[in-house]
Amino acid sequence: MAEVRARAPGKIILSGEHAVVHGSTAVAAAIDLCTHVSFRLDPPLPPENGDGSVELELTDMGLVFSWSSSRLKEVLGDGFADSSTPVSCSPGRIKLIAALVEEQNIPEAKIWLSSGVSCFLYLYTSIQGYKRGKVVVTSDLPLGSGLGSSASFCVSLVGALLALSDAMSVDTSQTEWFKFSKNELELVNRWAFEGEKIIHGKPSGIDNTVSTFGGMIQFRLGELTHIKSGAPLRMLITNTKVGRNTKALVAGVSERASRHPDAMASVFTAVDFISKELSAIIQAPAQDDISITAREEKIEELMEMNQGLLQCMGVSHAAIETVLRTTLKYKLASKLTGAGGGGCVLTLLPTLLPSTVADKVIAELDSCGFQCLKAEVGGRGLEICFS
Ligand SMILES: Nc1ncnc2c1ncn2[C@@H]1O[C@H](COP(=O)(O)OP(=O)(O)O)[C@@H](O)[C@H]1O
Ligand SMILES: C[C@@](O)(CCOP(=O)(O)O)CC(=O)O
Ligand SMILES: [Mg+2]
Repeated sequence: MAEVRARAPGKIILSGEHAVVHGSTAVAAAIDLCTHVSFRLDPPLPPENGDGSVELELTDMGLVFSWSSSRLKEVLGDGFADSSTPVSCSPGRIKLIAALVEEQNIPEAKIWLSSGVSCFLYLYTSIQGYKRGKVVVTSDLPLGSGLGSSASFCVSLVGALLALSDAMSVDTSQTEWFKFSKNELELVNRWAFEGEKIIHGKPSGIDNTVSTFGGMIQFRLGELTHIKSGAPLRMLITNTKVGRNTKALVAGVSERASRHPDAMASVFTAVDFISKELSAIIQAPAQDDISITAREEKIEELMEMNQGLLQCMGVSHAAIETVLRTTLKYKLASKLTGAGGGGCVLTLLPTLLPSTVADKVIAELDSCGFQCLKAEVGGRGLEICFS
């Protein structure tokens, strides 16, 4: 029996969500809220004892799913991907997987989990075949709120599955949390992107990339550049608690873009400039109060401009607008983060903002029924542990 644990962070997008799917630059950072996966790979059973099963436990939801290895083989067949070469899930395979997920009778109220469970089955069977084993998942992140729970689920799951596969030659005697090598992380990221496709439809890859590598990144067309903030950046995250689905929102923006190609191309270009400018400002050092304030004023203005363009793409929401109005009363700038349509909003908390004002704005947001989250920005990516 072999066992491994993996954890991978969620993220905030500081600029460029949606537009990044259409080729614009975006800026994102890891946050210290993670998805945690533990994976136990069991030895094969003697033939007289059957063939065992693949199990998924979603502890936070109190749900356990199980498929016998023979059922998986019957439906999905013998043909396997090589775990060291990520491949996309074909439309035919996704239908077969959806049927296997349906057999599990997910409660109607949690039907939104189906895409995550399909993603699990695809990644598990692609990397581990039908070997019997159990995966247990817990998450610090609110699911479906714009903080990249889908990508952190994919990255932590792939990290654990690959750690016990032939594709990696890791030292399993390590008992401390450790990071994969750069090449190994790249393999994780490519598989996680294939998983994210099952959940998002057409992902840009920014969420799985920042979850895998951590820190803060500038991202465009699959290319990442690591960036470092020249001064501390404090963000308040407000969860409107309005549920939404990234796949539908991404599809909605694409439909708008096909109805108004020239206008939307200009919107995406404007976002590209905003993200590049934001990235440069974030990286510029600022030490004294005057330069810190000037830097933060520019960041605030760019956040507001980005928010205006997100409204233009049709992904804001009445609850998001309420957060914007509330924070503006305190002269604070905000923008939605992630796919929008509800979910989370970011507010810059300037360095010189008195803590009494921050407390007041948080209390007012709380009183509207929203939930304010405190998260460290720009921290660690995927980590693995064998103890
Ligand atoms: N811990 C988890 N367990 C199972 N599925 C998950 C988990 N985290 C995310 N998912 C899947 O990802 C979906 C949410 O992803 P998405 O709509 O992209 O929002 P976000 O990535 O902003 O949280 C969920 O509906 C579920 O299918
Ligand atoms: C809207 C988008 O830019 C980010 C979606 O983030 P989230 O799933 O809402 O956390 C989509 C993507 O880049 O894949
Ligand atoms: Mg997502």
